[in-house]
Amino acid sequence: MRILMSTSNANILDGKALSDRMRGELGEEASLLTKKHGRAPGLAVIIVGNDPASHVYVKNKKLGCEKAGIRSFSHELPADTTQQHLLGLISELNHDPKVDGILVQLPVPAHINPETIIEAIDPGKDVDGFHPYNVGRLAARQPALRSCTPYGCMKLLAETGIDLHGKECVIVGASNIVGRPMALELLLAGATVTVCHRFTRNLQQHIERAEIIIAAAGKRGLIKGEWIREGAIVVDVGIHRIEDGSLTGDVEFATASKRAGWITPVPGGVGPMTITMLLANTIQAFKAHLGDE
Ligand SMILES: Nc1nc(=O)c2c([nH]1)NC[C@@H]1CN(c3ccc(C(=O)N[C@@H](CCC(=O)O)C(=O)O)cc3)C=[N+]21
Ligand SMILES: [Mg+2]
Repeated sequence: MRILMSTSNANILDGKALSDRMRGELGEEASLLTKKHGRAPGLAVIIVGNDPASHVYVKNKKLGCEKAGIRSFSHELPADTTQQHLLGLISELNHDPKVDGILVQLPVPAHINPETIIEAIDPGKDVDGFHPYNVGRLAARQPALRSCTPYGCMKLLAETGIDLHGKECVIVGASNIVGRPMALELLLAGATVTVCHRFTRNLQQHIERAEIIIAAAGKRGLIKGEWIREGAIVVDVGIHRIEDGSLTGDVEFATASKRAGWITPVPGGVGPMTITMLLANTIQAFKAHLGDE
């Protein structure tokens, strides 16, 4: 008799499917609100320069808006746009009653200071959730507009049905747009949170004891499948285009999926959820602007 080693495959945490479902619901809500208030929710998207990847993302965001009944206003500015000009446009959009959300696609060219730009956006229109006001609200346990990628990761975790209270969560990466707000989200949900970053001494040791891993380092294949604790939930925020043109994440998927209980694929995991939460935030901002909570 042969004894088979257990190589149970993880459940796939399907961001594309959840995204499609949520966007359907958001579309219905947007349509009801449009009838009720006589105008559609509006999202202004600003892109500076001609980075091809950024243009693809912006196109996807505009398409996502269209399908969900959100009006999008795009502002494509040349790479040599001055910071002053960009601040002028943001000020106009802050005062434009048709515009509920404002997104400035990052990164911006080196001569523009992203912090200055983010802080110029009306916090009530900051649908990226990047403004210090919105980050502060989340830190103070009174979230207003929440950062889209961490918010999307929380929706994915909810799909597993797991109770987050007391769970050992390890976040890899401490960026302003993912790692830090992710730590605040998980803390708000009652988890025990560790944030690893470039100065962390033994990443493997941290990963090995994690029940939930959020990989957001931006380093392809940084997290080895053998490090994953049996049954852990793995959320991979990384997205890297590889030699053959396909996309891959920060986690070694093939080996990790043999050990994880749940794992997000790349593509089709966190990426689509980021855009979905942008749409959700735009509708939330619209309702707040109309006093329709
Ligand atoms: N102000 C601002 N807000 C952002 O939210 C923002 C940004 N700047 N700059 C760039 C990053 C990146 N980002 C992604 C969104 C969707 C996918 C996505 O839909 N990915 C698909 C694959 C798309 C493809 O095929 O390339 C997936 O993972 O399945 C990926 C990445 C938002 N970002
Ligand atoms: Mg976003």
